Amino acid sequence: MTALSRPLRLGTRGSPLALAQAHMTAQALRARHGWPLEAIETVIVQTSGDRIQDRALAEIGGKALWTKELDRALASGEIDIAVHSMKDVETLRPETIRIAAMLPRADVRDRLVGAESLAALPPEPLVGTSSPRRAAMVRRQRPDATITVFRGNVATRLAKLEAGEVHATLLAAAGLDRLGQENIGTAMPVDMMLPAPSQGAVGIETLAANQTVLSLLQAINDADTFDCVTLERAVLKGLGGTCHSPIGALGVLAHDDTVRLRAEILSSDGRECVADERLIARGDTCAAEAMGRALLDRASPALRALFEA
Ligand SMILES: NCc1[nH]cc(CCC(=O)O)c1CC(=O)O
Repeated sequence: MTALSRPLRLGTRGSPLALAQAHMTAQALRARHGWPLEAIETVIVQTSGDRIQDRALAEIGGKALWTKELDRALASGEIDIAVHSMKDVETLRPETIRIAAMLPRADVRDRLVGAESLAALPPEPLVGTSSPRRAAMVRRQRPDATITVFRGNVATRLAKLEAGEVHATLLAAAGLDRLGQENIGTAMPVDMMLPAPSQGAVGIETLAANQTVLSLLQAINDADTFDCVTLERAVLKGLGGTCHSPIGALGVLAHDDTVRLRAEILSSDGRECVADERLIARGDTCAAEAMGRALLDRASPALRALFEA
């Protein structure tokens, strides 16, 4: 069966998007290693992020909302691997856990649902999002917009929009596509809305000490995705930022061994925006962290304070 002579236990959250990503991962592993269907067993693990639905994530303030319970299941041997949206994985991971592989990245952009463009929204529009980055980027272009905290999974958010609670919402194209909603919304150009670091990437973790499983995972790694996302995460680390601060970062492969890395930080109202773009060698996480720190050096004291909380 597998190199473990028993099914490989794949841990995932239970949301429809998480399950779709778990399924993609299982498919990739089975195809690469020639395993039968029953070689992989899916184990659903509920996380704090899934449980708490009534507050903005920034408000909960807790760390590792999407990872803690899966980390524990890895440590206890209840699961062998954990599948995550890389966007939801903190930059600082426990020493004992390794991000061993990433699947090929999907569309990195955000999609606006409910209007053709931000400019096309009515005066003083209501926009639903719980992402400080999306909120700031909306306000930058539409200072008259009011942002409503919008949580819940993709289907819940679309239902709230349908019910007329807001004029529009923003969702990751990758998530919509993986849920079979390819035709919903208008993709925002990355110049207008730089994606969150790691957006559109799925990562697979296992225990650092588990050499057998590490090798199985490394065999399905998409190195281009891995290297770009790793640099985006390094910018985030340099900023000391979390997913609760308005940060965009996107790495795109330029030549064989360089990544064109763009990053920006914004004030909550979007009025202040500090941006940078550099060519960085693959794997040079120090340069990417330095780029993050340099953004802060150019920010006003008020903006800098957002990242020191
Ligand atoms: N924060 C929730 C989250 N985490 C990953 C995705 C989508 C998939 C991805 O970006 O890889 C989403 C939903 C969204 O932002 O619309």
